[in-house]
Amino acid sequence: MKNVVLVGFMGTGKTTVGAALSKALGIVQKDLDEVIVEKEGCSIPTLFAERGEAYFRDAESKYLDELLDAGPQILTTGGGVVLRQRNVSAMLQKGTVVALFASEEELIKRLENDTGRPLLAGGVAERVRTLLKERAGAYDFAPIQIDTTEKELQAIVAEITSRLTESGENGED
Ligand SMILES: Nc1ncnc2c1ncn2[C@@H]1O[C@H](COP(=O)(O)OP(=O)(O)O)[C@@H](O)[C@H]1O
Ligand SMILES: O=C(O)C1=C[C@@H](OP(=O)(O)O)[C@@H](O)[C@H](O)C1
Ligand SMILES: [Mg+2]
Repeated sequence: MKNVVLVGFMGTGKTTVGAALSKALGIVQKDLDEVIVEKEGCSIPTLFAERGEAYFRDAESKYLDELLDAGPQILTTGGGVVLRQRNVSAMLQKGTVVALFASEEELIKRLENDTGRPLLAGGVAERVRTLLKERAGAYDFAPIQIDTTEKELQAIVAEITSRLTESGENGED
């Protein structure tokens, strides 16, 4: 049994799907953003505002390494974890990486009232469009890719568990 690591753009449902997958598989879920908030003692918007994005990215890499070594567990990451190649290499080495996707329209619908993601401040729709272009291809390294657009949570969980079984990487060992 390896770690199962969920990656994907903001709003693809990593945190939500990870919690449901955790129940379905009976494996603990850790959410990298939640661990950062707990360890740093402040919210993500406050961390970005007071310490800056570079500080957040350093914390993200540090706790990613710790969590990957603490498994096997379900690790749900933040959308920007793929911005550092060393994070991508660590996730591929120490887990089975599953990338979630959703259409631009669906992402905007899911995120339009969000206030907890500093990179979307100042206009969610425009920021989502810009960042989707900047990050085009950034999640394609994952061996398992799941489109969540207009799908119910349980259908997504079923698709992931079946793909994990097919991959043979997360069977009993
Ligand atoms: N399959 C889905 N269909 C509709 N809404 C969803 C789905 N998955 C997640 N959401 C909603 O989208 C928002 C973002 O989900 P979240 O799990 O926080 O995404 P991420 O961790 O990838 O940023 C939440 O309001 C969540 O309830
Ligand atoms: O894409 C990003 O750079 C970010 C995604 C967020 O996590 P979610 O993908 O869970 O929203 C969070 O880590 C932070 O706001 C930065
Ligand atoms: Mg999340």
